[in-house]
Amino acid sequence: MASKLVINNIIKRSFSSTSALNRQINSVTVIGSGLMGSGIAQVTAEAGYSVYLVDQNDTALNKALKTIETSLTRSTKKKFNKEPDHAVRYIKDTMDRIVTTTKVDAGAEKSDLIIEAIVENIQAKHDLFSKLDKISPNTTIFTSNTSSLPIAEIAEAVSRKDKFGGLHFFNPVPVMKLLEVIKTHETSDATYRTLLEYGLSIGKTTVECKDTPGFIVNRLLVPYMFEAVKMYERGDASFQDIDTAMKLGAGYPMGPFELIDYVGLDTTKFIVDGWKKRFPEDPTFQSSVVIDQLVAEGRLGRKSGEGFYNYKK
Ligand SMILES: CCCCCCCC(=O)CC(=O)SCCNC(=O)CCNC(=O)[C@H](O)C(C)(C)COP(=O)(O)OP(=O)(O)OC[C@H]1O[C@@H](n2cnc3c(N)ncnc32)[C@H](O)[C@@H]1OP(=O)(O)O
Ligand SMILES: NC(=O)C1=CN([C@@H]2O[C@H](COP(=O)(O)OP(=O)(O)OC[C@H]3O[C@@H](n4cnc5c(N)ncnc54)[C@H](O)[C@@H]3O)[C@@H](O)[C@H]2O)C=CC1
Repeated sequence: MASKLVINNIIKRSFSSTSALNRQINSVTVIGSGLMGSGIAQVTAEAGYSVYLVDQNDTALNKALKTIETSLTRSTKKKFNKEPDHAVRYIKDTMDRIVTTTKVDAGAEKSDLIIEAIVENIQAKHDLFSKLDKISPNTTIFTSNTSSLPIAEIAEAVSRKDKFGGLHFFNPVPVMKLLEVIKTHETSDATYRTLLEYGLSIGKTTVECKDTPGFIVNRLLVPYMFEAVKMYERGDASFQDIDTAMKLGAGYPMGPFELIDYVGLDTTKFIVDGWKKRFPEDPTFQSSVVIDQLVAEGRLGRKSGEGFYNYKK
């Protein structure tokens, strides 16, 4: 443990500047350009890496580029308060480092690091990684941003298990400072060190966690959110009052229902259903009638304009 701490302190010292590049990595491919992938592409490009951002269609990619530009406009307003020209240049330079494509091989053939941020579905992730394993150089490191699936189970689709780890970002990626870096029992020390270095190079605070369900944050956060949903389903309180209570009584920036809307009800449902299947005896993880109903109605939260709350103007 002591030597691990020493290594991390050395890594932290050598990456005190957020613009310092990780020497092992020049080019990064981010697959999935939704809520998370767009943010991951943004912070990676801001740190100076060239980024390929991949999705299934141009509509998703164009939406991602718009989201990134809006986010950069927001953050540079404060960063370059008195230097609007710098802000314009910073946004342009960052955007220029991002290449969007619907062809997964375009970036995979050239990238040193691949970050997968597609739907929370093990079969979809397996299909993607088994393809990537065939087309990527054998030096390329693979990672998943999964919220709830074991990294080792996703890595079953590839032969390079020593070059597979977890990079779990938080939403909204440009704002949330944390990055959980996950090591499976087969991730090599060299791969893990490179992932920690990458995290620090993009300005995140990294925490280390074994490949246990939910890692650190979600293992604690998800049961709390499930409890809130059950409380509402029992009729103990309205979802608005539960949100108000947790914000004003516990100091959380968002209440649980605002957060579910923010994360996306489809992703929440994937997590609930997956953990219910994985832990059938655990009463914490049960399907929610309300969430199932909202997803069936297409009310996926902020991203669709409506979830528990209505965001349409
Ligand atoms: C049941 C199953 C569920 C399982 C879920 C699992 C999901 C996962 O795997 C892991 C997760 O990500 S969990 C979610 C973690 N995220 C949170 O908890 C966010 C909670 N909310 C917040 O922190 C603030 O409301 C927040 C920061 C969002 C907004 O803050 P405010 O309410 O104060 O609003 P603003 O005043 O508008 O923003 C504050 C500062 O942040 C800047 N900002 C916000 N969004 C941005 C964005 N997208 N890009 C760039 N900048 C952004 C905003 O400009 C402002 O900056 P300052 O002016 O400098 O203060
Ligand atoms: N929403 C959240 O707050 C968080 C989500 N995560 C995880 O990140 C991953 C992505 O979640 P979100 O960004 O919220 O989802 P999202 O639904 O916003 O975006 C997913 C994107 O992946 C694309 N996609 C699906 N299959 C693909 C494929 N085979 N190839 C290329 N693109 C594909 C979709 O078109 C969509 O644009 C999930 O594993 C989720 O559990 C992790 C942390 C927080």
